Amino acid sequence: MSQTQTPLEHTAEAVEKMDEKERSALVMQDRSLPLWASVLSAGFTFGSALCVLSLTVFAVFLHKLVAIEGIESLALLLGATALVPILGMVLFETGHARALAGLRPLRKRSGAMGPALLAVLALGGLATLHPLLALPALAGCILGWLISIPLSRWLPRDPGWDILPAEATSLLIGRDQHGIDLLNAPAKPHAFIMALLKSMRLATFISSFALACWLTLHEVLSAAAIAPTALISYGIVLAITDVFLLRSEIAPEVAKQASSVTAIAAVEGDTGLDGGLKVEHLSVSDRDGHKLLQDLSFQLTAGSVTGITGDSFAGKSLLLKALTAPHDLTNLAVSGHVSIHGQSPWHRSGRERDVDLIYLGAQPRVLPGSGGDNLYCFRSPDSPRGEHLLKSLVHNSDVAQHIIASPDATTLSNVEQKALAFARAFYLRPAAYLVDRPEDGSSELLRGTFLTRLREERRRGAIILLVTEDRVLLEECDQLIVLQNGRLVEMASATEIRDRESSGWQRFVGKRDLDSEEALDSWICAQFRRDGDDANRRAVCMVANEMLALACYATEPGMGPGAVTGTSPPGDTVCFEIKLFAGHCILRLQQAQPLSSGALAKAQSDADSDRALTQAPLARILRDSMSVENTVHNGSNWLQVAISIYDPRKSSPQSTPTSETTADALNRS
Ligand SMILES: Nc1ncnc2c1ncn2[C@@H]1O[C@H](COP(=O)(O)OP(=O)(O)OP(=O)(O)O)[C@@H](O)[C@H]1O
Repeated sequence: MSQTQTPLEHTAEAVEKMDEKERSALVMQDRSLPLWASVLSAGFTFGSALCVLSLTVFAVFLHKLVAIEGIESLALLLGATALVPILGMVLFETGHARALAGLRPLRKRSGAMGPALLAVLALGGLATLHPLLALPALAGCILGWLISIPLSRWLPRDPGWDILPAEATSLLIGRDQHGIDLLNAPAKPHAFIMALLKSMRLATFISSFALACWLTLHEVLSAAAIAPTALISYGIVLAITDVFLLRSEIAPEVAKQASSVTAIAAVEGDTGLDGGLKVEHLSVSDRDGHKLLQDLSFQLTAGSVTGITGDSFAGKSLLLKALTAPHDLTNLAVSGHVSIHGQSPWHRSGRERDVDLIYLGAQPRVLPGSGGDNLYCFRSPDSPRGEHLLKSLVHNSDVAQHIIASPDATTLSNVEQKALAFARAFYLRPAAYLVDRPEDGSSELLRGTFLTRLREERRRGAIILLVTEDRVLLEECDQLIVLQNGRLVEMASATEIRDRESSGWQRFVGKRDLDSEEALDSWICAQFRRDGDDANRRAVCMVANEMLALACYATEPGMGPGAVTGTSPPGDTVCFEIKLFAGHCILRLQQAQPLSSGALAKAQSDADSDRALTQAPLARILRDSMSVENTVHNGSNWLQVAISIYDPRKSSPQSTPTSETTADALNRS
């Protein structure tokens, strides 16, 4: 640093500087459960179960040599030697926990496989001794399966807490966090299942005991083997039913997952954008098949800032989540193609790779750990860049120090947590930032510094996709994506959309296909949201659908089943615009060429004479509207239709003037 540099200049320089070493250290790796860990876990528990099993061998010898043959000296010797497998069991159990520390769910699930494997071997051993000896354990295992899998699915599960309304009120007004944890805890199998399993295991023990006694009576088995045989049968059923019980449990990570994630290949030959964020045919549906996001396709180039706008529940936040982590969308089915600079962000891997995109949710993500751990992702930083970034965001060294030094970042204030999440994202320098409502929970100062950094990142070539209602942030966007009911109704330059919307016009862009009818209707309905607007919606949808048909069936000029070449919009898309006025609305459809006056006149005569109305969309448009004309706006041709509407606050549809009377009124004016 030169002597003349101010501290702020110093910070700015440090924030920009990122050497190769640091860059290569900033990698990520998805959580994974390696196969070797599962095998190791099963190995440890197999060893432990073997130690327990070997105690039964000691029991046989003690019984036979000491109790029956009376070799007294062996009592102490064999008893003391039996301590060896007990010690072995302790060592295996401790080794299991130490070697796979931090992998408790894996220890629980894979660990059950070791005893189960030994149980199968022991079952074989019993069968070799005498085929009848394996029967109680075998029957116990079959019953255990019936109880733990089909029956437990049929019976309701036992929740952590069956909450009463008054208790729910206490929780909902912000008391008793532990109660919330209990409610979120996975439910256990029904108490009846556990009681049945317990009784079935005991039944196995006693029936095996009885069978061994009977075999001893017939001199097939030694008396010393009676109790060990019963214990081994009990152990076999215990180990195997434990595995069945685990299988009947839904692992929490599976319970919270998306029902399916289908990554489809990119459209072939579409090499329009090698770098950047490419989204093709992205759809998200719920369990009932209801589409929350419908077939979204768009591309964002490096260094661009794109805003997502739309009504409430349009799917803005869901889109960001689906792009980042589709597997986390509980019970939803996600499909489509998403790539960033040619790589799929959906691909999960236990291998280290570069951070391709970062999702910054409205709620900042903070892990239990210190502020420094959360900033540097639990690494020891090679440079103070993260700290400088945090300082530049909060504009205060003391606050930055306080955040970093905090022993538990979850206790930081909302704004501090938000600043920490922003600083971490900028520290990691991904190729793309997906940011949901950065203004929520941010101070005015933080919003300003966040925007400054965002500009720097954009200069570096980062892709920025924002859901925001903040005017300043929206002004920063080059382009906007407009979502409505999960559909992309428009994607255009931000200035164009802003200018049009400020003049009251709304736009819909869809595929030039009759399948777009549903999307078009949903867009029209979104323009008429007031109670009592139903008849308005119906009237405008009817005309809009005819206009869509006109655009889709365009074959040749004329009034036939198709309509007019002139209504073909450019490319494979249709573009509609609507503006509401008092008493009527204007709906217009972009067209390649204006309609010929002959076509219009013929349609008018059909409409007047009620001829061919079922066949000709243009005639039906003329019948259901106040006026139809060719217009030109911003250099494009439009088919412009005026439709009569009513104000539900002032009048009912019955009192609405008919198309003709309103048309007359319009003409008069
Ligand atoms: N995991 C989920 N399971 C079921 N439905 C979901 C899920 N996530 C989102 N949705 C539904 O998807 C719709 C869109 O939600 P989203 O949060 O994206 O809305 P939004 O456009 O961000 O709205 P707002 O501006 O009100 O925040 C909502 O109806 C929501 O209930």
